[in-house]
Amino acid sequence: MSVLAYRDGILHAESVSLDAVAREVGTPFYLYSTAALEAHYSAYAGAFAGQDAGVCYALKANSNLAVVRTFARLGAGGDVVSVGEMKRALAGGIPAERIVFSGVGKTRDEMRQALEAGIHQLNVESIPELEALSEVAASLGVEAPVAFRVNPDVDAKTHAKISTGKKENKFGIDHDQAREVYRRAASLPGIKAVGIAVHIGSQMTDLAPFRAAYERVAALLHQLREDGHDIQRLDLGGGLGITYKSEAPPDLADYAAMVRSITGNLGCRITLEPGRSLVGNAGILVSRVIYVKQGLHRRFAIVDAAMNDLIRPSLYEAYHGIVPVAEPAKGAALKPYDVVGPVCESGDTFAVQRPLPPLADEDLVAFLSAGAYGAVMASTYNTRPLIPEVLVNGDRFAVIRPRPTVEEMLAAERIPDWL
Ligand SMILES: Cc1ncc(COP(=O)(O)O)c(C=O)c1O
Ligand SMILES: N[C@@H](CCCC[NH3+])C(=O)O
Repeated sequence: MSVLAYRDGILHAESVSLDAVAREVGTPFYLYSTAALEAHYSAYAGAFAGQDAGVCYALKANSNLAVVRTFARLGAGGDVVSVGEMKRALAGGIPAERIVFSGVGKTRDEMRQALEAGIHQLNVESIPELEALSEVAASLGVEAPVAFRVNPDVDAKTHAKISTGKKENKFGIDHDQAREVYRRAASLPGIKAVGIAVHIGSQMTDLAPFRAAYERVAALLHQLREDGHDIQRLDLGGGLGITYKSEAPPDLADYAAMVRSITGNLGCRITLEPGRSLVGNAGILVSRVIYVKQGLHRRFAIVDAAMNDLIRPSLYEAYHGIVPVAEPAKGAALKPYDVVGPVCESGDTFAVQRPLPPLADEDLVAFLSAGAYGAVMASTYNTRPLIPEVLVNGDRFAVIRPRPTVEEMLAAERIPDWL
């Protein structure tokens, strides 16, 4: 899965000029490539084609409606973590029977709406949540199809803030409590335990932790079946990591072969919940240099995107490639830049001492690999409106979410009449 490539400011595999989009929507903006989204989805689905497996796209990575629709048209299911995401999945055309509802703190109201919609599965993460679901389902007179998310205590070898499968993490049911929890589930009305779910972290670039987690789950499956539970589904959580800089994620074919080697003879329907790997390298953030400030100690490129638009560098020290949109002059030497946004925090820094071709005021730059956990994690800090999201398809582009005006933002707030 390659990073979107540029020639003369033109997206490779698509033929829309970034200058033209920038002129129409203003900067900064997110831009997603239909061709890349489709290629990434097809690669994932294709790798698992011979197995009884389904891809439920993790909407948390990018829940833009046009992105969801693109995957829905290819037959994807959805993995959602809030009723808001469930409504997005449905609005984007993912049928309820292909939606899995994950998350550590689903409210009763969310459970009710999910059951009323008739979704495929709820992944439950604690006994109190199980009891609440039992009450809600019984009150509706339905049986909730449940997978318990098990915490296998496996180190995902990824950033601590996105590691979820160690015993000290808030996620899932402790592996050693699992049999007891399934026993409890069997005694409750409105609950049908149909599966086991696991997800140990994101941006994983090694197969070993996946394998360790899946082997634990497979062993648990045997125990649960011995205990008399009719488990037919395994939800294997999020997908592979991607290349931001020089990471070399495993081949999808190797990942699929590993999954088959562990689960192939278990007679289970497999669910995969990839997010980042489907959208990360299908999107960029385009920004304009406001000023180049040459200090005594550092050279800063101050751009009009900021940490509120793309928080990954300040939150996880994450690396994003940065490329000028225009072809640099031939033979121009690279110079080190600190690429920063206009927000009033020193953490509003995208790159430190990054070697880049010479930049000038007004230049467009693209932040690469920004399709996942970019727009969805944006905020309006410093009263900066959420930025537009644009979908490119061949030589067409469409603004999926326009930039609100500050006046619209202000109109959404009320000053009480006693002030
Ligand atoms: C339960 C669950 N499923 C799927 C995902 C998507 O993961 P990724 O974007 O790494 O594929 C996540 C996020 O880490 C998650 O928490
Ligand atoms: N937000 C994280 C990923 C979190 C995955 C959600 N479970 C990132 O940008 O890398």
